Amino acid sequence: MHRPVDPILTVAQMRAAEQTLIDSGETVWTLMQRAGHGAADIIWRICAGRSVTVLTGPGNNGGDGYVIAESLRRRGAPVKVIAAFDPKTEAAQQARAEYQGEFAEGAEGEVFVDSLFGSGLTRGLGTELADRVRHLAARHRLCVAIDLPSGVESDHAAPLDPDLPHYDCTISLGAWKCAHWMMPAMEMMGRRELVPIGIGETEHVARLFPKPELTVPSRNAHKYSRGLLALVGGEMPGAGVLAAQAAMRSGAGYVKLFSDTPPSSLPAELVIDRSDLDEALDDHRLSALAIGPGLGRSGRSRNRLAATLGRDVPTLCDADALVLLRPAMLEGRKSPVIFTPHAGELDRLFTSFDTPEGGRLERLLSLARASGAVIVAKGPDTIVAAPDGRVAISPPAPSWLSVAGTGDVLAGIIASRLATGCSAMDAACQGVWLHGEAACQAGAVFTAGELVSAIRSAYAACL
Ligand SMILES: NC(=O)C1=CN([C@@H]2O[C@H](COP(=O)(O)OP(=O)(O)OC[C@H]3O[C@@H](n4cnc5c(N)ncnc54)[C@H](OP(=O)(O)O)[C@@H]3O)[C@@H](O)[C@H]2O)[C@@H](O)CC1
Ligand SMILES: Nc1ncnc2c1ncn2[C@@H]1O[C@H](COP(=O)(O)OP(=O)(O)O)[C@@H](O)[C@H]1O
Repeated sequence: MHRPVDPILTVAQMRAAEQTLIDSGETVWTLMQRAGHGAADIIWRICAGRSVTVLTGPGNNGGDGYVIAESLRRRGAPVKVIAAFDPKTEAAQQARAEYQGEFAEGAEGEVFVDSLFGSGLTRGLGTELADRVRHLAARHRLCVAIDLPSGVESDHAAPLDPDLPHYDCTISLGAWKCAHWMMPAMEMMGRRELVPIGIGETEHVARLFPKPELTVPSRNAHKYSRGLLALVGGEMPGAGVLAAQAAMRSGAGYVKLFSDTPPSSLPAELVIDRSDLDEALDDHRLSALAIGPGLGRSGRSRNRLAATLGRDVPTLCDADALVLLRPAMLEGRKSPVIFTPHAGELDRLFTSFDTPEGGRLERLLSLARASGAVIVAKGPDTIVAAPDGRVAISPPAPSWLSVAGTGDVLAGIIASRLATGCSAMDAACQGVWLHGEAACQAGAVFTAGELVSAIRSAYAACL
C-alpha cells in the first residue's frame, strides 16, 4: 500500500499539531475560522434551508459553534444559538462577539448542532448537561456533532455518560481522533466528515487503512511464484477447508490443506496432503503457513502447532492455535507471524504474554512487541498492531459478519496475502479490507461460504 493514509490522533497529538500550526504563524482564531467555515459548508448541505439550533460550550469547540452559526446565518439559514456557558477562551469570545444572530433557551427545530465540548472534555457531562443534550437531540430531526459528540472521551473512545444520543453526522476538525473509529464511541458518530485545517504530516497513534492496491499476476507468473500456502488442519477439518477456499481466492497461486482426516466433500481444486506433518512441512517451496481454524485443543493439536511454528516460514495463527500458543514456541523464529484473535482469544494472549494493563491501543502494541507478531484484533472495529509500533484501524465493516466461520475466512484471506510475499502488516491490512469489502458485496444475511464467493469481486475492486 503506497497511498497516503489518514492519520488518527490522540488529543495530546492533536494539540501538538495545532501548536505546530500556531508556531508557524497561524492563530487559534484563524484555525477556528477555517474549522467553523468548513463545518458550516457541510451543515449547509445537510440543513438545506431548514432551521438549525447550535448548542455552545465554554471552550474552543463552543467557539466553532458560533462561527458555524454566523456562517449559516449569513447564508440565510434560520439559526439559533443556545449558550450553555459563557465563552472562556479568547478565540471563543471573539467568535461569540462576531455572531449577530438569535439566542434561545430551549429550541425545537430540524438540525441540532452539538458544539458543547470537543477534545477538551475533562469529565462526564453530569445529569443536567447530559439531559439537555439528550433533550435537544430528541427534539430535532437530524443531529450533527462538531469534532466529537459531547460527553465522549476521545483517546479511549469512551462515552462518559449513559444513553448519550447517536448523531447522523460527526464533523471532525483537522484530523481523525480515536473515538471516530473505535468502539464503543464510533457507534455514535453516524456519517463521518473531515474538515482539513492545514495540519501536515504529524505524530499519530494510528492510521485508518485505505483500499489496497492489488496487481494482476505478472505475465510469466506460475503457481509457485504466486505463493504456496499450506493450511495445517486438525481435529475439525471443515474450518480449515473454509479458510482454504478463502485463500484460493485471495492471491496465492497454490493452496494445500495438510490433514490426515479431511472431510468427505472437498472442492476439486484444493490439494490435500495426508502425509505426516513433519514430512509435509519439509517442502522448501512453502511461502506461508496458517494454523488454527479447526485445529482443536488436544495434545496432538499442540504438537502440530509446535511443529508448524518450528518452521521458519511466515505463519498466521488463528482460533485454537492462539489458545494453545506459548511464548516459547516462537523462540528463534525470524519469519513474520500474524495473530488474528477475537476478543476472547485476545484476552488469553494478553495472559500468555503477560501484557501489562493499559489503554486498548497501548496494550495491543505491548502484545505485538512481546510476541513479535502482527496482531489483528478482530471485532466491529478491527485494529492491526505491529511490533515496530505501527497501528492501523479498519474502516467499519458490516455487522452481518457476526456469524460463525467468518473468522476462518479472514484467516484464509490474510494467509493468502502473506503467501504472495506481502509483509505481515500489509497482508493483515489488505486481508481485513478485502474481508470487509466482500461483506459489503455479499449484502445482507450471508453465510461464511457466501462471503467466500464475494471475495472475487472485492479483489477485483482493488485492481
Ligand atoms: N486549538 C485549536 O487550535 C483549535 C481547536 N478547535 C476546536 O477546539 C476544541 C477543543 O477546544 P478546547 O480545548 O477549548 O476544549 P472544549 O472541548 O471546547 O472544552 C473545554 C472547556 O470545557 C470545560 N469542560 C470540559 N469538560 C467539561 C464537562 N464535562 N463539564 C463542564 N465543563 C467541561 C473545560 O473546563 P474545565 O475542565 O477547566 O473545567 C473547558 O473550559 C476542539 O474539539 C475543536 O472543536 C478548532 O476550533 C480548531 C482550532
Ligand atoms: N459486529 C461486527 N461488525 C463487523 N465485523 C464483525 C462484527 N462481529 C464480527 N465481525 C467480524 O467477523 C469475524 C468473526 O471472526 P471470529 O469471531 O473469529 O468468528 P469464527 O471463529 O466463527 O470464524 C471477524 O473478522 C470480525 O472482525
